[in-house]
Amino acid sequence: MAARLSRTVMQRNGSRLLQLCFRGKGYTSSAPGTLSAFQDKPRSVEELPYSSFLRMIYRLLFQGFYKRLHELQIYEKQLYGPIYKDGMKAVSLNTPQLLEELMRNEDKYPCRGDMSFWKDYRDMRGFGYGPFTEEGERWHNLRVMLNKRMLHPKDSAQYGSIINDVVTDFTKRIYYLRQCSATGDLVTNLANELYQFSLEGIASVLFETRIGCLEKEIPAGTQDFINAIAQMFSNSFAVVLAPKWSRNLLPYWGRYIAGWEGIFSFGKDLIDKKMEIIQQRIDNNQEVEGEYLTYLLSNTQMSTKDIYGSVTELLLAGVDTTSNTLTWTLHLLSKHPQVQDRLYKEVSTLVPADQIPSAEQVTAMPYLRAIIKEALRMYPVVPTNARIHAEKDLIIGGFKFSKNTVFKISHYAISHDEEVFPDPFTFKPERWLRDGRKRPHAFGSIPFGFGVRSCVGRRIAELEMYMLLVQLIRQFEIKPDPTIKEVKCLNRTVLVPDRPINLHFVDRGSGNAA
Ligand code: HEM
Repeated sequence: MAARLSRTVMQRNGSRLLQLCFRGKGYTSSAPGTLSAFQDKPRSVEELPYSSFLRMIYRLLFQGFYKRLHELQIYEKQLYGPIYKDGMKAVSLNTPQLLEELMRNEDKYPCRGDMSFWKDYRDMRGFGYGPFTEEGERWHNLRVMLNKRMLHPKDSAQYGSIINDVVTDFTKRIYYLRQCSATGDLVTNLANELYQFSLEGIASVLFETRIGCLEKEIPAGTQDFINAIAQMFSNSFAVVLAPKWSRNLLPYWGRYIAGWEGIFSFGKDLIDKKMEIIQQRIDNNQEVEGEYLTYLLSNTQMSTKDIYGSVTELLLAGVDTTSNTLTWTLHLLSKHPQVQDRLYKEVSTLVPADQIPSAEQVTAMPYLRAIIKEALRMYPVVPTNARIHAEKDLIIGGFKFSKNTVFKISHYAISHDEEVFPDPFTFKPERWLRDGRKRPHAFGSIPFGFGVRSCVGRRIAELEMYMLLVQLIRQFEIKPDPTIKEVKCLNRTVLVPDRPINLHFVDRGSGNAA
């Protein structure tokens, strides 16, 4: 789709585009953070190509990029070149080389930008900030605590059996849903099912308890929580855009706050229950055992209010990201039977049919890993990111930027850069295999971000995705629903499909059914 868009743009704008690109005012690729051999001094920001605010509004509203901001990245890259000032005056970076220059010069405490619209509720209720909302040294200290038991592959491996339980329940649910369908093998609106899977998965890791998302009847409290998340997100846009004075006049603010109330009260209840259990064990001189929440409650200096804040943010970050990546991956697999065959072979070779795969086994499957990497390259679920470097001035792409410049990282445009990924709109997991071929640029696709501020949940997310895919591929051949037309992406902060995805899960009859 975006390939077609690129072609149309080129045809429509012809030589003007090329001129603009060549007038890309001095961009030359060189070593990170340095000037090229042809430049004796950095160029000034005024020399950058730019788009105006009005032009941006026109593109969003009249050219329809409002819901397709990821495509706007490619469109504007063709117009202005790899580095330019966008309509919001942020400096947009669009190649792996420029991204590397930025990331190799990160501040000690990297900053992504203003999160005050998330802070307001926490300030009102006196809850602590979590990893998204906290900044500076306090953020660093928080990450030091949160990273433990989560970020290292060995840490995440300990959640293997918890996640396997959730995977087993999910595959049971797939069997149940297939039976309910007219063809006996169709599952409709898979994104919705995977959302429940991801919520159950991350909640079981964080709260050390099951919350019932995969049951036939979701418990009322859990359903209220799911509704509260949706309510908070659906009113966020208004909160960001509308002036503060309108908060008490228009309904969006009350709904937004009610959403947060629902989210926090659900998390708080589960955390409080866990605290009671720990206290009872301590009172009875018993050893305190448990996983992530127990570790936070009993092994760190975090106050309970800080734990409420952090666990809530971990939970929110861990649902749509994982579920949409799984949706895209299964969609891609359904369209590429030869990739499924190769994956099935890998899985059957490495895990005996009567064995439940362990965390160690699934993380050691090169083709499985390559599939997820490639799905995330094509559909980077977080298509845009940002950095504000507050410590020092920077030279990027031969231009000098003063501190506090906002850099917009166009992950979607970067991971579709034809020079790094030939045939970028085609699903080719092989690109990522370490079988002697040239590896893509290290910053060509960094879907979990980079450096000390990168995704804290990466290893958990990978484990969830690997375990689920292994179990599904062992039991089913996955086929597309021919009644569904071409699926496109919408950018709703995360990349989501523009229509429900239905898939046929054809039983392989291998006797693996849970
Ligand atoms: C496919 C799944 C996921 C993807 C692609 C993803 C991607 C990302 C990205 C791109 C960032 C920003 C990194 C940066 O600025 O350099 C991020 C941050 C974050 N992610 Fe994830 N994520 C995923 C799953 C998860 C899960 C399961 C959790 C929870 C356990 C989680 C928790 C977080 C948190 C808390 C942050 C903020 C970190 C900070 O600012 O210190 N993510 N994620």
